[in-house]
Amino acid sequence: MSDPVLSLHEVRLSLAGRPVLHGVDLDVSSGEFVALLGANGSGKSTLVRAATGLRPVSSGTVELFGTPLPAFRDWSRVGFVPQRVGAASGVPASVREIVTSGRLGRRRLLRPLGASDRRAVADALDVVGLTDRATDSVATLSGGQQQRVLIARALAGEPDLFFLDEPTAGVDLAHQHALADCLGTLKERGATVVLVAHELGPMAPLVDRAVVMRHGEVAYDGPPLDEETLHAHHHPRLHRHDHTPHVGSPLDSLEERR
Ligand SMILES: Nc1ncnc2c1ncn2[C@@H]1O[C@H](COP(=O)(O)OP(=O)(O)OP(=O)(O)O)[C@@H](O)[C@H]1O
Repeated sequence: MSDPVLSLHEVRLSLAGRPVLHGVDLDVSSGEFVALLGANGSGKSTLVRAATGLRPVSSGTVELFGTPLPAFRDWSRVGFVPQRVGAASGVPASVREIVTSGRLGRRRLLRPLGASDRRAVADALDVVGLTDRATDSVATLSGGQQQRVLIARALAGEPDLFFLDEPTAGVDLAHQHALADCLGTLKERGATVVLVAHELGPMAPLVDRAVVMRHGEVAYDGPPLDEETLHAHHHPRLHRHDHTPHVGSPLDSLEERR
């Protein structure tokens, strides 16, 4: 196994005084495509925020590309699409400006945009289907379109490690397929992807590994679901209290077999 590009060890994290992550261990190797699954409030977004340094951990360690987070500087290698924020931000930035901001980490200081920057931005806009809205203010876009702008911004940076937190919420199926194609290309190029999702949809064939969170802990870490498991998941005897029925948790089929 290659060296992990992401490594969490015994990570604990509290929010507003309440423990949310209870000692999470997770190593993700270069080139892996990991689906991070689990019920509402199980800690998926918090885990991604801990991994990207957006939320300081209470204890434990996080390493990116073998470097402990406090010393990590190579942020151009990391892309992050946050969970959908919804309403327009009110910031009068154009779609192209926002997407171009994803190149900042790749550009040398104070250099104008080069041909490769412009190409990456154009490709990213094309993938999310917003080429014809490039000069529009993001404030005029719908919530789903704004989500696609955030995806394009992260894609434009051509990251080696890509975190996406529910990227397809509110995005129509055609653009989900376009995003899946794009992530497939990133994967072929050797990028590592950590995808938080309730529904994998067109992303399902890309997934190498499923990590299921439950109550702030990793409850399952293993191969993605096969068809049989998916069917078992829809078994009527199951009583679920969350909204993950489409993805399914491998734990459910394990529980079923008991
Ligand atoms: N800013 C915050 N302050 C206090 N508690 C929070 C905060 N953000 C999240 N939490 C709590 O932390 C827990 C984990 O939330 P998190 O968003 O990580 O879960 P999730 O698995 O990503 O869920 P979802 O699918 O709803 O996004 C939840 O109980 C949530 O209520």
